[in-house]
Amino acid sequence: MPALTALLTAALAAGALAGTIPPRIGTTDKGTASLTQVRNPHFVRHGPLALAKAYQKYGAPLPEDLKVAVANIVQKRTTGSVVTTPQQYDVEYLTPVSIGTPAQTLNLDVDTGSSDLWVFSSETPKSEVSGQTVYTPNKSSTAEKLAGATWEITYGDGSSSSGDVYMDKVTVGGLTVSAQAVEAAKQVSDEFTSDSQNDGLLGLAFSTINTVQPTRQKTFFDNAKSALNSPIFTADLKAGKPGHYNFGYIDTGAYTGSITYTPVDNSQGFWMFTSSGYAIGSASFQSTSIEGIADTGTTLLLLPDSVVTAYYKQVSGAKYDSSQGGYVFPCSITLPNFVVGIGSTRITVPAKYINYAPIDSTGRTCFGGVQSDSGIGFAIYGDIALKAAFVVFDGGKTQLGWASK
Ligand SMILES: O=C(c1ccc(-c2ccco2)nc1O)N(Cc1ccccn1)C1CC1
Repeated sequence: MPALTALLTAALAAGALAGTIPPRIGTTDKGTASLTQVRNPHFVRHGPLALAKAYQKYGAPLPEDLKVAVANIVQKRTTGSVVTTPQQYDVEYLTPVSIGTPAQTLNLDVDTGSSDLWVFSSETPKSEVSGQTVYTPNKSSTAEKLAGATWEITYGDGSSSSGDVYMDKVTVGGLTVSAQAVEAAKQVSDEFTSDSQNDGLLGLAFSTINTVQPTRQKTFFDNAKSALNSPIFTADLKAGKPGHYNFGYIDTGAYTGSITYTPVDNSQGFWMFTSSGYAIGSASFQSTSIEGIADTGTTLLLLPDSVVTAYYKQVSGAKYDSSQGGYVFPCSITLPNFVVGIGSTRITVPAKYINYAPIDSTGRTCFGGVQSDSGIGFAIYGDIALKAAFVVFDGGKTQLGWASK
């Protein structure tokens, strides 16, 4: 099987290069040099491949089974990595996504709290478009209308959108899905119209809550999963600066300490987990189970009333302001940190993340990043919490991994 040999050689060469001892650089007889090795974050260990390398290194023939095992491994070598950039006050993070042929690049809000990939389009009424980049399926040679398919979604903040569906090529951070359901908007609510930088959403919750009818469609991650080195994606959001969404691998340089994994209940279609409790400032940790979701599409950290009340009790001048629909406090106040319990691990949300934004141009009164989850039925660990962590969304074991950074 010459093709297999070539494939194997390529794979082994790639693998071998990873381990080559660098040439002696810049050293003299007298001096010494120390070269710091850096782990390759994209490298995924594969036993059979390591064994095959050893056989090849000493010119031993490859046993038939090993040949087949290596051939299978070599196919799964895809990953993706894309930069995601915060808008003002980190209200949302926008990520470039290329759709169609030639590529039409839109900046989408990657949302682990929903499961539709929908975009402003040439079918969105001009009166509802205010600066967004639109997807024009008629200009894409790879677009194919999904006959009879429609979609409609309403979000927790009251915003909504709806339209029809095209299958087209979608690439995120170098990772391509050749046939992704791209939901073209024929209507968007005012909240989306007024968000001029946001060209649509890319949902990464579970495909069970995709809204396309009559046949539900898969998310970008679900479509890509089988080709990835590992069936996972990670969120590394940052305060006031760009972060990354990675697909198929864990960048071990992106976090400190170890990753603590916790089970996910995806029965409602969300990345739902049970936090082990919380702490406010330097007070003792309160061990109490709090069910919530990891939601990159929600800005704030929405928690049970009892926790929110306890938090703002520690903030002098804080009060619930019904005209703002949430807790506010003097912008100059010193806030306590908020600690999220994940098993025995503690993720500290710095106080500065919880001083979310001024309520008006005077800058005297500020809106809290911690607010109530009442009426939702579960907590929402939105960007305020997520930007304090490196989060692994594991679609293989249906679990969430959390690490500090
Ligand atoms: O906005 C949503 C949300 C996302 C997706 C869907 C949906 C309906 C059908 C498919 O998906 N429905 C939502 O409502 N939040 C966050 C939220 C809820 C309430 C207040 C603020 N934030 C869902 C993740 C919890």
